[in-house]
Amino acid sequence: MRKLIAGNWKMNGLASSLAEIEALKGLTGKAACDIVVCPPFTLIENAAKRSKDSTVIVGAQDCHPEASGARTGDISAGMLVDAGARFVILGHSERRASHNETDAIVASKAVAAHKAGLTTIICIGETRDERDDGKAIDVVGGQLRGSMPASAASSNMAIAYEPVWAIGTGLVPTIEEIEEVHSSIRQMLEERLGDDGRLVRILYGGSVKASNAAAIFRAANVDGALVGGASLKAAEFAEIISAAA
Ligand SMILES: O=C[C@H](O)COP(=O)(O)O
Repeated sequence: MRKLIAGNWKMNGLASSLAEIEALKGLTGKAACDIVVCPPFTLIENAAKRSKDSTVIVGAQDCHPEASGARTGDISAGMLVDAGARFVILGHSERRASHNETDAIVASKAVAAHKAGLTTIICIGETRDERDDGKAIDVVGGQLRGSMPASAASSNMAIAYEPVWAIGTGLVPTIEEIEEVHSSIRQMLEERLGDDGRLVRILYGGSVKASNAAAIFRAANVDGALVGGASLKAAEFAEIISAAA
């Protein structure tokens, strides 16, 4: 399966950061994997213009379930497409925690995104306490079932498994732990989507760096990565991309 490497800039990046996209274009050339960069909303349009005719695809970090209306401060899926985005990250644990996003809200956002023509990266993952209590597979399974809408297919959705305790901490699950969760996700995708479930890309996210990327990409059912901090600088992100290619 062609791998998908997505960078989530989170709330980082000013106009000057677009130089990283220019640099990434130069460093990755004709990469043998799909490369997505998700800058903050304010940079999407210019990032899309800069990455035109390159292998770098631009995505967003959230969208609202509704198409338009009295929703101060929110951004619709159609607006993202209009600005040049082709992907959107949904249900990131930071949004689940600080914006009270439930699985049902994530699913409704995914419906809107699919309707607008965006490919969704739906994030799921357990907390440290949930893992320590032996509940990681159940938690991830519940989030997956609740967050994936009926409109989902391998052509418009990837899943990102991001253990909350691994995000920005430098802690990474063992390869065996990653494989165990990814294989349970694959099984659930096949139960829900039949044969098409085999084609959905399952990304790993949480402290992915140039130094650990190759080992993670060799793991079974790991079809790419969702990268936070290490996606901010083109040089390190490009090293992760070459580990995937
Ligand atoms: O969306 C990306 C993840 O939250 C991972 O972030 P990180 O690579 O900085 O740990």
